[in-house]
Amino acid sequence: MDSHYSKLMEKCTQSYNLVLVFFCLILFAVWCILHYRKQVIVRWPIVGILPSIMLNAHRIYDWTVDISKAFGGTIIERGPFFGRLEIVHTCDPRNIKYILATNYENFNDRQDYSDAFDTLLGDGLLTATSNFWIAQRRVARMTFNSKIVRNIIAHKGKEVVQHALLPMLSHLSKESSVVDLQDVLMRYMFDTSVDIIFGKKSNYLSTSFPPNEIAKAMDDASEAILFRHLVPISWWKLCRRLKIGSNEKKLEAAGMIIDRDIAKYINVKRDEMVAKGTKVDEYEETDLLEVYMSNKDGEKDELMLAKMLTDKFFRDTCVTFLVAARDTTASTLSWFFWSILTNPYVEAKILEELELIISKKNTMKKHPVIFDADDQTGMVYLHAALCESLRLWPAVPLLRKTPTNDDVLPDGTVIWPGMTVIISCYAMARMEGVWGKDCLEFKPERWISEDGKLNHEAMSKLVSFSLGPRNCVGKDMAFVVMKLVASAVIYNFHFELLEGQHIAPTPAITLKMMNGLMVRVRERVFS
Ligand code: HEM
Repeated sequence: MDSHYSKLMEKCTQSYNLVLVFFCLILFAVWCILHYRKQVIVRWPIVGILPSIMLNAHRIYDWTVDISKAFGGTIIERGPFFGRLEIVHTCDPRNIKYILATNYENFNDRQDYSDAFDTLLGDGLLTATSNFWIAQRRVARMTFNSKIVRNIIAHKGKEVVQHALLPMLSHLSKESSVVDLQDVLMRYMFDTSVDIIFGKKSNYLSTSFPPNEIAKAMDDASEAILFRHLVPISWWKLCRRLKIGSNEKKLEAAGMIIDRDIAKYINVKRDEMVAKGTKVDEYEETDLLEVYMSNKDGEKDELMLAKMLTDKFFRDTCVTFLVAARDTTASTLSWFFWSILTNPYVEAKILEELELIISKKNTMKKHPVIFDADDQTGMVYLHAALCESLRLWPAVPLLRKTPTNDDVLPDGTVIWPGMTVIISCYAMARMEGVWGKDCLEFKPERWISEDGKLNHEAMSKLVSFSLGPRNCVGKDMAFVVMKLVASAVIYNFHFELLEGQHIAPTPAITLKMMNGLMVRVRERVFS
């Protein structure tokens, strides 16, 4: 009886101890959360700053601003030791210029980046390295600078404005309904990009807001790739090898849809080209895919040329252009419209500039008014407003680089191979030391010099298209298309912001608005 009683007591004591330990652990966790809540970064043993990353994942871009304000322009941090995560975070313009331009070769290793994007972009320009990147870059620059491609962009960008965007806004204004402007702009940019790249009308921008399989697959793939960026590389690679986890499955399914549809476009294009039997002509209706498929003289090296005439290359190039062009341009336009709606004096000044352009044209005003790419030289203030929007809301807010050799950044930070360098363009825009005390204000004037022209000194500080040899090849295309949209939309319509909405960036590869941009569309009344 005694021994039974003592065993019972022992069990009770053990359970009591367990409960006590558990209770103490909870108390400790609560104490840690309360104690460290206000600290920007907490460094834990073994897991390093991983808990801080997890806690701030939902506001990752604003967190980079907090880090920069708390620790200065550059900071080195350690992730968990099992995740190979040693991070240098910088928003110091001297370091940024050094990494992206002056010594870009030491930061041009894209292995981790290419691995994360492989299913989607393959060996396209954004992910390619070494000689294949050099060869692709040369062809891409030649292509985007050519008269024929500049014509394609101006012509097709305007066509979608005229035949889809303005009619849709007109319909919405008559219905007086509320719409998510970000969604409308994403659809516009999808249709425009597909038309420019493949010469196909996808009609994703339509009053019935139809679904689109490739657009959906691109969204799924971007989400899955973001997840790959957030977890240690070994984790997602293991999930992929073992075929576990919904993320890798989602990416694989999206990749298959994209591969299937792009292969169709390429086959149709080849048949069309055989039927036409001619080389691309400057005045003919054509597209980027056809220009690339006809490119037999853009590369001297025969091996490279052979690689650049395969279906795999056409697929990777077209998907890269589609991915690089759509979300970046559409999200920049969304932030731009929100910025001018919250700063009405800017909208008024843009309208004034557009009126001046029309008055100089000396032609009859027909409604709706649509501006040509040729009118854009007069759009200095609009250009400045777009730059200001890109400064505060860079479509690619974080740039990730990996050094190949030991290095020292201009501010003295020592760098070694294996580190991950994160450049926060988002944080740089919010640094008083870089842009002045009014850095948080939306002021297009900071891009205009006293003589009324664009201020080149300010322009050199714009990092939203990256800098140096690996900067954005689509920068000019983006400005042409954004000005086509902004000028036509502002001149013919006015948006009313729906009250009470919370506008904030969502954690994604491109800087989208978390809850969209809800507006009511009104047709502009002319006196
Ligand atoms: C507002 C719109 C855009 C912004 C803010 C933007 C921004 C950028 C940035 C920051 C990079 C460097 C990425 C990195 O190094 O990780 C980049 C690269 C690139 N962009 Fe854009 N982009 C825009 C529009 C476009 C458009 C319209 C195209 C057209 C096809 C395009 C094509 C590319 C390509 C192909 C690259 C890779 C260049 C290389 O690695 O050599 N982008 N862009």
